This record gives sequence, C-alpha cells and structure tokens, in this order.
Amino acid sequence: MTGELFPRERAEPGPGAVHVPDWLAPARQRALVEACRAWARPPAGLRTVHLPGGGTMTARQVCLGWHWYPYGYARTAVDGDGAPVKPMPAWLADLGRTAVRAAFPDGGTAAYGADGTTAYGVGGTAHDDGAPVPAYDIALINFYGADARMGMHRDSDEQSTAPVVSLSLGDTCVFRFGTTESRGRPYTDIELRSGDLMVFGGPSRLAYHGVPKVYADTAPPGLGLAGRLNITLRVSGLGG
Ligand SMILES: O=C(O)CCC(=O)C(=O)O
Ligand SMILES: [Fe+2]
Repeated sequence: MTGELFPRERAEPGPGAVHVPDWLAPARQRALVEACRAWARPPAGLRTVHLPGGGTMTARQVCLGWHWYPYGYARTAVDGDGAPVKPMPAWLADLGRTAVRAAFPDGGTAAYGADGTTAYGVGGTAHDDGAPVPAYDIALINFYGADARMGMHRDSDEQSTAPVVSLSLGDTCVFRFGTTESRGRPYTDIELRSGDLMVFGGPSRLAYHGVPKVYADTAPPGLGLAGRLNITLRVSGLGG
C-alpha cells in the first residue's frame, strides 16, 4: 500500500508464526489474481463448501493438487462437480518453498515440523545448501466477498508438519491468530493486506486461526480484484 508513514514491520504472532508485509510485488500479485481466475473456472472450479453440521462457508473455494473437503482430501471434487482436481503447478510449489525461506531466513526449529523431527515435513528435497525444503502439493484458494469470513479452525487434515504458507490478495482483512489450545483468547489480530505473506509452522503449525473481517473496497486499484483472495499452500504428506 502506498502512502504509508512507516513501513509495516515483520511480526511473529506466535512461535514459528511469521507475518511478512508486502512480500509479493504488485506485478506478482496481478499474475496470481489472473491465475486464480483460471483455476476458479469449471471443471473442479470455485465452489461453496458445505459443512457437515449443516452450515456453509462464506468464503468460496477452489483447490489444486489435492481437493480439500470437510474434513479430508481427495483427488476429485467429491463435494463439487466430481471432476479431477486441477494440478498443483511446480512454480506455485516453488513459491511456497521461497516463502518459507523468507519467513525463516535462518532456518531453525521454528521452520521444522511440530514434532521437531522432520525438517519442513515429509516429501522435501535437499536444496543447494543441504537444507531440506518442503514439497508443497496443496493449494486452497479462498475467495472472500465483503461479507465473507472464516471461523477459528486448525489446518489439521494433513499428515505433514510442514509450515502452512498463506498469501493475501485484494481487500485487506483481519487475520486472527490464536494458540493451539483453544478457539478463544488469547489471540493476536493482524491486518493482512494485498501482497502480505503469513507462514505458520513449528509449535504454531496447529494454532487456531480465522478471518473475522474483510474491509470492502480496500484492494489496490491496479489489481483488478473486488474482494479478497487467499492462497493457502500446504504439504499433504499423503504421498503420490
Ligand atoms: O483466508 C485466510 O487468510 C485464511 C484461510 C485459511 O485459514 C484456510 O484456508 O485454512
Ligand atoms: Fe486455515
């Protein structure tokens, strides 16, 4: 965002949880929005998610790599049109790895699996410097209109303990980051703006989080997006 009096600071709302403001350059944001538009098209496109309790999620969603449904993963849109899930592009998996490195420049235990044993989780490949890096094989793309929200939840349907990578595009939102213990307080409210990166791994991998508020009409004018898009990258640990 322009006109900022002070640059927004990187923040750590929990151990192993990092907010990196303005991580994506405007051109990269535009390219991601375009990619999301293509992914949203059928087959296996944007859908409304119905919860087992009878409710519906107000953010609509499309998946890449593995299709998430409440509460598991499939290779087809089992709660949508039944079509095969779109593939996870290698460049998007790479962006996930790059994001983890940006969030944890020194590596360290915060970047490692919550169990402290598998660096970045299973499926990683050794990088140039020998550090294992995660193989991101899931993308969830959430679209939020002005009244959409996401309740407090944990990302717990994966077998891997690799960090979750979350990219924000479009309207600003309040991202609520809590503890692994409960949906309630204590929590930290963070403003996520277009281009921001949020990564949570290590002891915070299973922390409760949610989106209580989206601020309408706050997207950067040049982005060409009304509403908010969130791209969440995860490592399934489910194997081929
Ligand atoms: O929209 C966001 O920032 C969070 C999305 C999320 O938590 C999820 O998809 O599991
Ligand atoms: Fe989540």
